[in-house]
Amino acid sequence: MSSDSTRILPTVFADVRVITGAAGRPHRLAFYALTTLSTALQAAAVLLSIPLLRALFGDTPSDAWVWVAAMVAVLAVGWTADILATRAGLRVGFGLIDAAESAGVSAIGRLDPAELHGDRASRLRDLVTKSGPESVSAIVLLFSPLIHAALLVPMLAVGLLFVSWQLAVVALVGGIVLLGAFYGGRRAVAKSEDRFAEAGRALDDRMLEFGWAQPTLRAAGVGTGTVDEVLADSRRRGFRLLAWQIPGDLLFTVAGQLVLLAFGVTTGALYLDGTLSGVTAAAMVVVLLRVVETTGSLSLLATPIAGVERLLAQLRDLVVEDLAAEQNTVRRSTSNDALREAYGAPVPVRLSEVGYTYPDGTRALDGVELTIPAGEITVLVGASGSGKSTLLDVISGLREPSTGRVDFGGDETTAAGRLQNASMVFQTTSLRPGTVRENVVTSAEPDLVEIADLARLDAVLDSLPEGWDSRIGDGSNTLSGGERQRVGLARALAKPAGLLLVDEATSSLDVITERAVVDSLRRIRGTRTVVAVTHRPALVALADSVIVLDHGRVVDSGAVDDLLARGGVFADLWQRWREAEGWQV
Ligand SMILES: Nc1ncnc2c1ncn2[C@@H]1O[C@H](COP(=O)(O)OP(=O)(O)OP(=O)(O)O)[C@@H](O)[C@H]1O
Repeated sequence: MSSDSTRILPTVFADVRVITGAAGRPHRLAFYALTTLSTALQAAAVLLSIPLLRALFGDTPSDAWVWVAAMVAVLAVGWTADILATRAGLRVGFGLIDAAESAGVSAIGRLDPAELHGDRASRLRDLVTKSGPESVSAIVLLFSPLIHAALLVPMLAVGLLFVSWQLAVVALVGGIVLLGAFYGGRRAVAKSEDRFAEAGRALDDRMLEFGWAQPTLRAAGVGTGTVDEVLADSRRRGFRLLAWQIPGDLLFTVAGQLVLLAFGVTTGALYLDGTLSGVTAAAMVVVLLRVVETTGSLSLLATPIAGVERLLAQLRDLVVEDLAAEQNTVRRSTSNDALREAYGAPVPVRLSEVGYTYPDGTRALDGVELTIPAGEITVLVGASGSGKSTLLDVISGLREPSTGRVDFGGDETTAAGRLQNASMVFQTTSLRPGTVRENVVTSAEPDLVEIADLARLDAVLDSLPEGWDSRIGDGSNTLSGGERQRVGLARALAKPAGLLLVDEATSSLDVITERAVVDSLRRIRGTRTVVAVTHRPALVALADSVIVLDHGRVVDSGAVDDLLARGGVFADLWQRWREAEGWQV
């Protein structure tokens, strides 16, 4: 049986507490307190009908005015409490929406890029966009009547103590029985739903089994008796399920009628033996009607409450997951503080037994062992699909390896820590609407003259009307692919990170941009550790060492000349690049 089916009503209140957290506490308390007050006032108004009727049918009917005034006053305060409770309930509902949005968006942000179009992403999107209106209406339209229904009968019982202890006992016991029946009925229905789902799965399995076995059965000359058996068994299960489901639904209705019967019989008996006057017995009819109305609404709430239970459980899991992720990030950033100190200094990188498997099962990296010395330029080469981009993503922190570890400066890192400590030049640079300066400067205040020079951005700036302050990225000043790439390079150089990652694997750089990249790397050599994916011979020729990947594994590494001398994969690739570009060493 799923844990959901055994959830009990107080759990929905606990879920709301977890989801809305400490910030929502004042609104929650106000909502519960005001709803309880409004229920108490409704019970008081019902009970006031007893002295009112007594006065009306007594010696001085005009005394009834006092009770009418009292009833109106109580109802007026009750309505005010209701309105205030609704406002507090709306705030609780909005708290649920805020929590769903922020936890949902963070959860989407934590998704592996490959999962963005998957099942989890669409469930998260649904939860974030659709849970809003449902959450607000759940609090105002379901929680309020639920609290009213649960508290009204016991409150009436307390008031009835002043009329007849016997009726008070019947009302109190009746209230407990009704709540028990409501809970028991819900559990029985949930249980039967679980069994139905189980039976469905079992039937699927058996049909699949039969599908597989059918050729064998035919070959063995076994008749259709086996099919009949499967179907007959499924029919038996169906009847058994119905037998479970019907009492679940009936339990509450039957209990409600029994309680009303007990209340009516007790009132009648007390009237007949003279304990209750005729007027008081008539007033009990008013009480009885109110009990009927309350229990009726409770039974109507059973189904919508089940939906809300599921929604709140999903939201709670999302918020709890988000809190855990947040705590992790805090822990991670503390453990990466040492690395932050090292900003500016080139970072040595070590990969041990690194493996990466995409969600679809593609094993892109397998047992990668790599040492990238601080301040050196290391180039990753390999045939298409050999895992270069995936490896760069793992080093940069865009992906967490499925196995193994990545150390920066001798310390084990996390993806978040690596993202902070590395800057990247991607194959294509996306620009955000804003000025060139806003696109390049992200955190610290870099020497823009130096950066423009290093990234060969000067020519781009000269061609723009307002230099660094020209707007780009929103269609105002269109930049070519190569110009965008130089902005991307300047952005990466402006970030004070000890590791620079360059992915130029498939981009077609124009000659000027290629010169810009090669010149920059040459000039920053020694100040940052550089890892580049490229097939540009000019860039490869800069490398202190080359790592050769094949089918996700490191198959060779060393200086360009050594690798060429050894022949093998690198020498083949080198030959192909030269032929493709007509490039001369
Ligand atoms: N998002 C993804 N989901 C599933 N498999 C992927 C994904 N991205 C890459 N792969 C697979 O992982 C393996 C390594 O891909 P990767 O892009 O890292 O290789 P590469 O050497 O960079 O290739 P290229 O030079 O063509 O960019 C390939 O088999 C590729 O098909």
